[in-house]
Amino acid sequence: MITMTDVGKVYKSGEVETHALRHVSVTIEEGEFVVILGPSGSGKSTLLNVISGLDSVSSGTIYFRDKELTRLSTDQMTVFRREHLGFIFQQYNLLQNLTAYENVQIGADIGSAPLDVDELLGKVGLREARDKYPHQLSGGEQLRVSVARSLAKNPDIIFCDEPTGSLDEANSKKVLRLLQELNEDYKKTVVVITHNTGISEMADKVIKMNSGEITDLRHNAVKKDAQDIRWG
Ligand SMILES: Nc1ncnc2c1ncn2[C@@H]1O[C@H](COP(=O)(O)OP(=O)(O)OP(=O)(O)O)[C@@H](O)[C@H]1O
Repeated sequence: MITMTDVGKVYKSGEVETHALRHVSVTIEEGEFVVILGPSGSGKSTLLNVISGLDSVSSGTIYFRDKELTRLSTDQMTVFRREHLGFIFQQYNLLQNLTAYENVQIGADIGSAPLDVDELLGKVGLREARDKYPHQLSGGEQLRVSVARSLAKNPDIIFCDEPTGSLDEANSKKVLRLLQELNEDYKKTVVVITHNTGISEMADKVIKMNSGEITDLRHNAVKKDAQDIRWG
């Protein structure tokens, strides 16, 4: 689904050059659950940013199916991102004056074939909370609204940068379970970036990064359920 070939990214600030990505070649298959692991500064966010066109590459190519993303203009990339990609960030960015339902509806409005908002709210366990405002919801519930909003436009691939960052184990596992259901029930490709090595037990493919390079790539023969992964 995504094929990166010999991708490099150099940030220049004054005299200083930072090689955030070096010779990265990797594929992400349709329907895969991919976990990207690596210490702080290893290039994980840069990888996500160049795949999603939020940042340009310095060298190499990136394809999404048969479309070469590294040739698209900024405007074309914005359209591509809107149509195909979903993002789940640590900051929930919910609109405070809209209810849970209305926040998710905003996501649905972007898509050409959106999912049903009430069904999604049910899926994330928030059917009862549909008419509540963000300040009436817990952190974990707000995150689930933001997950539902990301999914509402029905993206082909979902990227999550530290999806469980500030949550406790129980709430984190609920969110991870949800990502697993999206992958299994909705057949979405899911890419999770994390420091938490336990999450890699849920993945089809685990990519380890260090100093801008892929240092290890392995497939899990058996995937664990979110509830059963090691924590911490
Ligand atoms: N806009 C930028 N300008 C200059 N250097 C940058 C920029 N963005 C990232 N870098 C550098 O590129 C390297 C990779 O950073 P990146 O954010 O991709 O790491 P990361 O693995 O996502 O780290 P973290 O887990 O802390 O988020 C780091 O050395 C970082 O300082």
